[in-house]
Parts: sequence; C-alpha cells; structure tokens
Amino acid sequence: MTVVIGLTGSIASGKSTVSQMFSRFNIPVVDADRLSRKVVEPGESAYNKIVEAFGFQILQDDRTIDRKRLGKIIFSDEEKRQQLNSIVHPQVRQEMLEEREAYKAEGYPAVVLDIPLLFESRLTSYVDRVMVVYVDEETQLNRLMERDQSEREEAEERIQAQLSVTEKAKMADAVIDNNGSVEESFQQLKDILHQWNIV
Ligand SMILES: CC(C)(COP(=O)(O)OP(=O)(O)OC[C@H]1O[C@@H](n2cnc3c(N)ncnc32)[C@H](O)[C@@H]1O)[C@@H](O)C(=O)NCCC(=O)NCCS
Ligand SMILES: Nc1ncnc2c1ncn2[C@@H]1O[C@H](COP(=O)(O)OP(=O)(O)OP(=O)(O)O)[C@@H](O)[C@H]1O
Repeated sequence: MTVVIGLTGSIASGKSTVSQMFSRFNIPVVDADRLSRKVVEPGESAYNKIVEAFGFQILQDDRTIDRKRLGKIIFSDEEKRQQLNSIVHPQVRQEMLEEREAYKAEGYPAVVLDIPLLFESRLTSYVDRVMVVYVDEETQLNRLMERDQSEREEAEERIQAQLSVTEKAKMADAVIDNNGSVEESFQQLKDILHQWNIV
C-alpha cells in the first residue's frame, strides 16, 4: 500500500530543498508549484481566465505571464489573491490527484505531494501523513530575501500570505527542523522515513 506524504511548510522554509532529497530514496514527488506553473501556460484554460481577470498588464512580451508582476499584485491584495487561487487551484488539484494515482498504480511504497498551501487549502484528506519543513522566522525572511533578491517588505508580504510555519509545525505528523545544514535536514528525513517504515 502506497503511503501518501504531504510535504509542506511556509515560503522559503525549505520544502523544495527537502523535496529534492526524496529521489535518494526512490520516492516520487508531485510538486504543486510546478503544476501551478504548468496550468497557467498560454493555451491552458487558466491562462485565459487570468488574462481576463488581471488584464494584459500581467503579460510579458512573449505573452507568458509576468510572474513577478502578478505576484506583486496578489501578495498585496487578499481579494485578488483569492481570485487567482480560484482560477488556478482547481486545475492544480485535479492534476495533482492524477499524478498521485499514477504513482500509486505503479506500486511505489510512498509518494510525496509537495503542497505549499496544504493547510490553507484544507487538502489534508489528500495525504496519509503530513511532514512540515520548519525554520525560524528570522532565518525564513533572510533566506527568502537572499533567494529572490527581494526587499524586506515584499518578502514579509509573501510570508504573511500563509499560516505561520510555527502553526503548521503544530499540526504535523513529523517536523524537519531546517535551521541547520542541508545535511542535518537530510538526516532528519532519513530518521522519519525509518520511523514510518518506508525505507
Ligand atoms: C503569484 C505567482 C504568479 C508568483 O510566482 P513566483 O514564481 O514569484 O512564485 P512561485 O509560484 O514560485 O511561488 C513561490 C512560493 O510563494 C508561495 N505562494 C504562491 N502562491 C501563493 C498563494 N496563492 N498564496 C500564498 N502563498 C503563495 C508559496 O510558498 C510558493 O511556494 C504564483 O505564485 C502563482 O501563480 N500563485 C498562485 C498559485 C498558487 O497558489 N501556488 C502555490 C501552491 S499551489
Ligand atoms: N538548510 C539550509 N541551509 C541553508 N540554506 C537553505 C537551507 N534550506 C534551504 N535553503 C535555501 O533557502 C532558500 C529557500 O529554500 P527553498 O526554496 O527550498 O524553500 P521553499 O519552502 O521550497 O520555498 P517556496 O515556498 O518559495 O517554494 C533557498 O535559496 C535554499 O537554497
């Protein structure tokens, strides 16, 4: 029976960093962020709805979505963020479930759903167990600003758009404390997978 692991955390807590580690255990990952990029490509139904809702101002010269510009709009406006979510999330959920079922059919011992908004979108029924990648708020802010080369205000807006990573850790079946080195996080992941009898 395939164990479905929900991997979440908050922005820049280290979900993608930990997510990449699962390949070392031959455990596939369904990445909601990757799907949310796919479903908004030109020609996809969500693309037309986004242009209709936000106008041509959010397009680049090559007609693809200007993610930086759309991000500035939705991370500073809760209503507009909900509007974008209502366009993108249904398609992402559908494709996430299709990929999950395909991996289960292949008989993998486990499959990971990497979902940043697992709790906010109330998707815990999609998974058997929840693993949260935790980082303290200072480190989270610094890593986000460094990675995205963003200003403090923009980084804080993105962090505020989600439940705090501390709140998410309280609801987890397992927590990876990602304040240390990547190697230390890998060791924690290995221990959790052993405790869960997955590896
Ligand atoms: C607004 C967009 C275009 C900005 O793109 P950008 O490349 O700058 O960011 P990216 O998509 O890589 O997201 C980075 C992180 O931002 C956070 N985030 C993204 N969207 C949201 C959202 N709607 N609400 C809260 N946090 C979000 C997540 O932690 C995500 O991992 C993009 O984030 C988007 O389309 N968001 C709506 C779809 C969504 O909710 N995706 C997140 C999980 S499915
Ligand atoms: N243990 C660590 N030590 C140092 N840097 C780290 C560590 N974990 C992650 N990072 C760095 O912090 C930044 C955020 O990590 P990552 O992109 O994995 O977070 P994320 O939760 O996937 O973010 P998002 O929600 O935007 O997808 C990246 O630049 C990453 O290289």
